[in-house]
Parts: sequence; structure tokens; C-alpha cells
Amino acid sequence: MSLLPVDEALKAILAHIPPVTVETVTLAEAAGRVLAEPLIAHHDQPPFNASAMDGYAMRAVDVSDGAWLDVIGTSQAGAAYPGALGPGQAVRIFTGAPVPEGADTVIMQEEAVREGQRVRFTAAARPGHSIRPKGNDFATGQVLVAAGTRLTPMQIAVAAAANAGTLAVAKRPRIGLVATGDELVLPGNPLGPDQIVASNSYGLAAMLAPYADTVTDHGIVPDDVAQLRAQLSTAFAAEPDILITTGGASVGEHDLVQDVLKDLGVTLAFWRINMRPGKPLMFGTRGRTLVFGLPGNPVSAMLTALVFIKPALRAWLGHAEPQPWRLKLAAPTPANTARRHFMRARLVHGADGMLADPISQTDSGHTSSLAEAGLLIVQPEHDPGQPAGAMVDAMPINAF
Ligand SMILES: Nc1nc2c(c(=O)[nH]1)N[C@H]1C(S)=C(S)[C@@H](COP(=O)(O)OP(=O)(O)OC[C@H]3O[C@@H](n4cnc5c(N)ncnc54)[C@H](O)[C@@H]3O)O[C@H]1N2
Ligand code: MOO
Repeated sequence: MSLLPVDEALKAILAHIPPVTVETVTLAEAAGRVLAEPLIAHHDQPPFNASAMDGYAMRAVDVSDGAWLDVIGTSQAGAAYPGALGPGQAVRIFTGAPVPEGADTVIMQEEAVREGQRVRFTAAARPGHSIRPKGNDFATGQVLVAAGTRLTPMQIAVAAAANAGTLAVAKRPRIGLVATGDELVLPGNPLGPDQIVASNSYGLAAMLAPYADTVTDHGIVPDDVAQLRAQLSTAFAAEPDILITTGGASVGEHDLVQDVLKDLGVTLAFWRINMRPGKPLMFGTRGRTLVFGLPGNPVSAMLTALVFIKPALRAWLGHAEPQPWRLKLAAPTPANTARRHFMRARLVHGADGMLADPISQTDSGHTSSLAEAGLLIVQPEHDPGQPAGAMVDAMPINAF
């Protein structure tokens, strides 16, 4: 049986990703979205030379030991001192206020002695000190956030500072989920004999929601051709950008998903890949809908989504693929098979940095070990096994 190499499978999927489409959202809705056009500054920040301290503004040359200066007025944030400052003069100034024309330094009030309308200083003056020059933070025309960036709170803050009321972000796909299996019951229900709680759609919805406009869970369908056909038709009728099934992907008599998908007009691009877990993954298209048939085993379902669907979604949004992590092994890894292994591991803090601590559990039905893992060690095909301290490639499980 020939299994498609992981990299080729990924390439085949990425070839079907449409170009980024843009939509405009308000700043309040933009956190977590991927910027589709660069955020460019349209003003200088600060827009004027601003004081960084509460204190006094003056000419540095006028500040000498014990010399008194005349306090001629006040500059506060939102209300600048209207005139210019001359020799022997000081202006009372507050943090964020415009530095008056003629002044070239600010001394904080803790280093000033005020008597009525005059002031002297206990510290030397340095030109430019405690002044934020106009455009120091950013200047008109500067790219503040590059297209393709996922907007974190820090970038939302800079966008707000740049006076952007709205942002151009990538439109997100609509995703549908269908779980298949006679044995499945929804979480929260009593378990009958031979029944299994359907967990895949919950994990997948949580994983994919940050990339999606909507994730619609179409529930559970038994392993029955007529019911599968009916439910998958309903799911397609909602015109999702991406439809994901779980279960029924393998070779047994009850693995019906592929045939039903084909009957419903899905063109299969590939089935079965050289990966563990996750071998029976299938991928195809129906019109402009991308269709992923994930294996039912819960670890296989989550990891195939992580390895294939997340990159597809990043590409959909125009967000660059992250570099693989390179980490030292905290413990040896065993020899691999001919399939690329995505090995569960914990991220641990060692004396000389972060280490990947492999988890020995490899069962594709073992969810509790996956829940403990923070990353996957990417073990190459036929890897002979590595000693503790060896550098390995890894991918974080929870990164965007
Ligand atoms: N003769 C062979 N048998 C199997 C092969 C093979 O190559 N030859 N491949 C194995 C591999 S690898 C995998 S992975 C599984 C995948 O099988 P299916 O995609 O057909 O999955 P199911 O049989 O439907 O279920 C497998 C397992 O997962 C549980 N399951 C299913 N759906 C869910 C869900 N939504 N939430 C939680 N758990 C779920 C299900 O109860 C089964 O225990 O096939 C191997 N067999
Ligand atoms: O590939 Mo399956 O996902 O190993 O159990």
C-alpha cells in the first residue's frame, strides 16, 4: 500500500487554497484577526515634542547652579503653553504636554525648588532630556504592522494609537463538522453498552474557531449509507468553505465515508498518508468546498487537523507558516517506523533552556496523553532514535 508523504499531502492541500479576500472590521472586532493590508501611520506620534515628566521646561543653557528662572505659564496635556519661552524663563509642564517653543529640556519637579513665580533646580540640565521628540514613536508613512500578522493586544493598541478606526483583515472560512460512528453519543449523556463519547468535533471546533468565521457542528451520523448521504448533503447545502468529517476513514466494512463523499460529488485528491498517527486521512474538493476526511481515532483526528488543516487555514488567511521549533531532547526517543511520527511531548524548563520531553504513549486513541502534551516532536521517517540532548524539530500544539 502506498502512502502519500506528509509534505506532498500538505502541498496538494495548499494548492487548493483560494487567494486571501479582504473585509473591513472595526478596531473593537479586530483582535485575533489576520491583517490583510499593512497598517500604515498617517500621523507622527507623538504629534509634537512632548514632556515625559511632570516638571519644568526651559533652555538647558539657563540652568546653572542655584540660578532662578521665571515661571511664565503652564503647558498641560491637551492645553499647550501658547507662546514661546525665552532666556531665563521656565514653563510649568506636565507629562504628555507639548514642550513650548524655545525650550530644549525638561527637569522633573522632584529636582526643582519652587518659590512663588520662580524656580531653581538641584540637578544639571541635559538638552533633550525628558522630551519625547515629535515622531519618536512612529512617523507618517511608517509600516506599523505588516500584512499577514495575527493581531494581538499590542498591535490593536498601536493601531488605535495610529487612529485606525477600522482595519482590513482576511475573511475567514466557514467550517462544517460531521462526526460519524454508530457507537457515538454526545458528551453529557449516559453511556450505554458499547458506546463511546463523541469528542472529536468538540476538540476540532475549539482548535479551528480562531481561524473560522463560523464552525457549524452537524452532529453525529451512524455508519449507514443513507443517513450519511442525507446528513452530508445537508452539510454541503450550507455551502461551507471547508467540510470536515471524522471517523469511517479506514478500510473496514463500516468505513463508508469515502464512498458517500464520492457519490455526493467530491473529487478525492488523496487518501492515506505516511504519518502516524493519522494514516487514513483523506482530502478532496467539491466545487469550492475543501473536504477533509479525518480518521476517527481521537488523537489521529486532532493531529491531522493540527498538521494539515491549521496550515491550510493559515494560508487561507495569508498568515505565514511558523518556523519549526528546534529543541533539545530531555530524554531519548525510540526508533521510528517508515511513517513520519508526530510524537507527543511536554515542554520542560531545563537549566540551559527549554527541552522537549517525549511522552512514550503512541496509541492513537489515548487522549489523556495528548491533553498533557504541549508540543509534537516531528520524528523523521526511519529515524533510528535520538539520545537525550539531541536537537529535534518540534511544533507547538497550541500556537496559531
Ligand atoms: N485493517 C485496518 N484497520 C485499520 C487501519 C488499517 O490501515 N487497516 N487503520 C487504522 C488506523 S491507523 C486508524 S487511525 C483507524 C481510523 O479508523 P476510522 O477513521 O475508520 O475510524 P473509526 O473506525 O470510525 O473510529 C476509530 C476509533 O475512534 C473512535 N471515534 C470515532 N469517532 C469519534 C469521535 N467523534 N469522538 C471520539 N472517538 C471517536 C471510535 O469509537 C473508534 O474507537 O483505523 C485503524 N484500522
Ligand atoms: O494512523 Mo492511525 O491514526 O495510527 O491510528
